[in-house]
Amino acid sequence: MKILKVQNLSISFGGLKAVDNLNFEVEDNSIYGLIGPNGAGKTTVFNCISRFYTPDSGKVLFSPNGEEVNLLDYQVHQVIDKGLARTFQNVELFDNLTVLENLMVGHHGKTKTNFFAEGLRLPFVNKEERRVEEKALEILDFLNLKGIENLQASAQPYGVQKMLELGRVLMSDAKLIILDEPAAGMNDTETDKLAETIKRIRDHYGVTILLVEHDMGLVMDVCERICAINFGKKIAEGTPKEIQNSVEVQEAYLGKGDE
Ligand SMILES: Nc1ncnc2c1ncn2[C@@H]1O[C@H](COP(=O)(O)OP(=O)(O)OP(=O)(O)O)[C@@H](O)[C@H]1O
Repeated sequence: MKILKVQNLSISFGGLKAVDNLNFEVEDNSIYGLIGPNGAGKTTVFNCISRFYTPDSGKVLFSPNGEEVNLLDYQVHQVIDKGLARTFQNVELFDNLTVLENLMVGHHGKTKTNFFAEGLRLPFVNKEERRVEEKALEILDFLNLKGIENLQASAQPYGVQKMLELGRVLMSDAKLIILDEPAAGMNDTETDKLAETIKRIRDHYGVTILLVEHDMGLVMDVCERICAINFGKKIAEGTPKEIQNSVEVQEAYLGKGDE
């Protein structure tokens, strides 16, 4: 079953076609990669899917529970309720909050309590808060980050901060997780650990992962299928091996795609 179908997606900025009639489909519970040279349009595709941008045309069909919706019919703040969560290229943690609090923020919007109940500190509010805290601790344990929950997030090494972003996304119970350059700025050891963690997340949480990444080692290691784009257009799609052997992909990365 396909959890995501991107159909005829196009968006221009001024005269520049950043995404040009793009089509790809992502199998449920798979790890799917989107690659391409700098400026190819990868982040723009992610921004359209997660509704930060409104494309000029196309559809983004999402079936988290069998029922298909066009995400373009929803606003950016509604997309998370539909079951889609994302990370960004730059670390976006709350510097003055602890590790645990940063994860608990990821649950925001899912809580059953409301403003008045919280103000009155009704018993079920405390119960809900304890449940969210337990879930955050479980996720920290899963990410092998137990023991740092009460430390300030901004004081953690960069690789740990990137992992915390993954943890925060897991708090949202998303069915599709979009990762925008998760390995950026990581050293080789951190990248290896990330690859292993991405696979464990898919297996343990039963989610689908859509990944943009420049680190080809990571992409080829974790992705089952890959879509390669250049100048906003699809130039190849297939298994890591097929992508590695694609003449179009090799030319795009060598710069011949400029012609
Ligand atoms: N908000 C915007 N306004 C104007 N141009 C934009 C905007 N967002 C993206 N672009 C342009 O669209 C093109 C695609 O950019 P995008 O960031 O999607 O590429 P990318 O493949 O993610 O690149 P990189 O790998 O360098 O992050 C680029 O030419 C970029 O300058």
